[in-house]
Amino acid sequence: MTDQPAAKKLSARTLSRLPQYLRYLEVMHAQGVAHVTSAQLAKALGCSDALTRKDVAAMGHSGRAGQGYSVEALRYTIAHILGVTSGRRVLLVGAGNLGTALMSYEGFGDRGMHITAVADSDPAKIGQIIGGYTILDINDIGTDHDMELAIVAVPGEVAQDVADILVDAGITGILNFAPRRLQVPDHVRVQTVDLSAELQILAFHRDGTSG
Ligand SMILES: NC(=O)c1ccc[n+]([C@@H]2O[C@H](COP(=O)([O-])OP(=O)(O)OC[C@H]3O[C@@H](n4cnc5c(N)ncnc54)[C@H](O)[C@@H]3O)[C@@H](O)[C@H]2O)c1
Repeated sequence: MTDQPAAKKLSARTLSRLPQYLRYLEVMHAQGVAHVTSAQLAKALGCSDALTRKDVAAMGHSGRAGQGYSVEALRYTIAHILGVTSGRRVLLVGAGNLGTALMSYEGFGDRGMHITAVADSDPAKIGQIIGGYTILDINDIGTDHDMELAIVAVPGEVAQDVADILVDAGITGILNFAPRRLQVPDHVRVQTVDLSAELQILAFHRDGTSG
């Protein structure tokens, strides 16, 4: 596991902003920009200058007056905290419509994430090659692997069973697409993606502003 000394000190809210900081810094880095100011970071994230300065200070960085922060140094620190410097190996469970779309998504690699194995329970899929992956039997996922993270893209009614298998296999982070609240031990982190809920929130805000 990646050593993440700074991550423990950061608040959950700061941590939630790190991927956005990283994305912005990667764009700056690609453009050959050497330094960014807290005001530029704040503008990119849509938050206040003071908040950005606090976030960056919490990561142990201090800017130079008139120059700002080193893009390269800050980028490295955030990538290190997020554990994306060396590439995280991800197990995808569910080789259906969503799973197949995720398999073909090339953007994970750019963000230090790699789907390294795909598992399913359908005998018609197990052993087949889908999206370039040989589909594994979910029941064969033992503890002899180096994956920490998993994506759950199975029907809601089996999602908890799958989560239990993943926890037993030593997975400590689950990105859950199934419409189920997963029960996991304290050491396992679940992030649930619910596009419908996000759309409902957007619709609510639109109704709120238009009415
Ligand atoms: N969160 C979102 O915004 C969002 C968007 C789309 C789909 N989804 C959800 O994602 C999930 C997958 O959707 P889909 O359209 O790909 O479904 P799908 O039916 O096409 O695929 C599901 C896959 O899971 C496999 N599966 C079933 N039981 C399993 C088990 N016990 N262990 C391992 N694999 C198992 C099936 O064989 C199949 O390959 C569903 O729960 C759906 O509701 C969520």
